[in-house]
Amino acid sequence: MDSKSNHSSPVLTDPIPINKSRLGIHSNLLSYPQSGGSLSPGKHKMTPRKKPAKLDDVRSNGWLDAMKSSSPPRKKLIKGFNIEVPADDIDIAYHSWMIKYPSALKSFEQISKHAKNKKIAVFLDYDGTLSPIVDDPDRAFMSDAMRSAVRNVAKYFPTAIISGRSRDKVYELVGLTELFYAGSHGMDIMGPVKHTGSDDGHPNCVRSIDQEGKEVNLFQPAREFIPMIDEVFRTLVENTKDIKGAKVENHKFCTSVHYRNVEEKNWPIIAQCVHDILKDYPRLRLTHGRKVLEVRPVIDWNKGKAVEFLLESLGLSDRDDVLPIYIGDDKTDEDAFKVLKEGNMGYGILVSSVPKESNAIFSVRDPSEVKKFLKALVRWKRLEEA
Ligand SMILES: O=P(O)(O)OC[C@H]1O[C@H](O[C@H]2O[C@H](CO)[C@@H](O)[C@H](O)[C@H]2O)[C@H](O)[C@@H](O)[C@@H]1O
Repeated sequence: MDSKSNHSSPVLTDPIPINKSRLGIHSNLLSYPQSGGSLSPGKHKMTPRKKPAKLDDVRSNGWLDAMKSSSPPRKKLIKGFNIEVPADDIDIAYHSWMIKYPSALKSFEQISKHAKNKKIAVFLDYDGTLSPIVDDPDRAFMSDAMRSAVRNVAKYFPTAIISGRSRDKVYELVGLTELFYAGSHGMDIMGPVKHTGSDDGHPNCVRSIDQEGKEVNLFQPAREFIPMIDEVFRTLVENTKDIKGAKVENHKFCTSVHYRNVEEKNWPIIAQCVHDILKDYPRLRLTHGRKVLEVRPVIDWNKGKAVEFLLESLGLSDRDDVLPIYIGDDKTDEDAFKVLKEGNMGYGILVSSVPKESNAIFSVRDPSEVKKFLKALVRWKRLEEA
């Protein structure tokens, strides 16, 4: 999958052509100070702090609270509702919550009515959406039935996976060549080549070849950060090696520190460890996922921007006859829900079995309901075409 073009990343240096400003791919993609030049390993690191780790930082900055509320199990505190309730009461709370976020399955007629004569584009998160959440990230497999549902969807609608994982990893897990893939929370997009010529020569986009030898566009707005992320990944591995259950993943443009299998009493230690490393890297920031701390570049790019980028690449942006549908379960998916909601275009569908505030319009409980929804879309389209 070698790049044919030899552009260096524009993120740090180049002005952005006017035709891309709609996509938000501006020079202000960077929201960190641009002094410092090269991002090669070691050069971007601030003077290492010698002081021993204190746990006060992560207690006071809200990290620990966020960690505790991420991926809440049933019978625990429900985020945003501030009550601890048993499972039966959770069911009641869930049903009242569904008034605000109705089931996408039960609302299918409404959705399909709105979709009539429109071109649907489908965007899917991976973990917790296509595959159930499991303890070992390396074993988060999607079922064959889900794969077949996604394959069928892609026969009728342009379909993309937008994941926090590296693009290669999520492709390996999904294994369908007929989709577009965006890894590292949208910072690594392999999308279609536009034949309008406007992508050509754009510094953020390089021509590449996909798994099937087809020409594609590779969009990597954080390319300059690869050495920095790699350096931080290695430091995180080293510094967390004595924390039982901790696992660090390198997603090329971001890195994840999992604490799902770490005893809760050690969460402050793992949080402080990440916090201390980040102090040396002002160009990186932390976001929270489901029992995972995610370290990523401070650039103005996220899953929402990735949706806009893909719609533009597919020739589907700024059109009244397009209906994007985004399905996801995590905080990082909220950026995509927000883009759809604020643009009044299409539907965000949150995958959640517990009540939580969201920018999504509809909800489904779990990946099995995602599968049902995808199948319903295909059934509806087939009937439409019959
Ligand atoms: O954007 P996504 O495709 O949802 O990826 C987000 C993170 O997903 C993975 O972690 C999550 O799923 C694991 C497997 O079920 C689970 O063990 C973990 O606790 C979850 O956070 C992936 O491993 C992360 O690197 C992604 O950032």
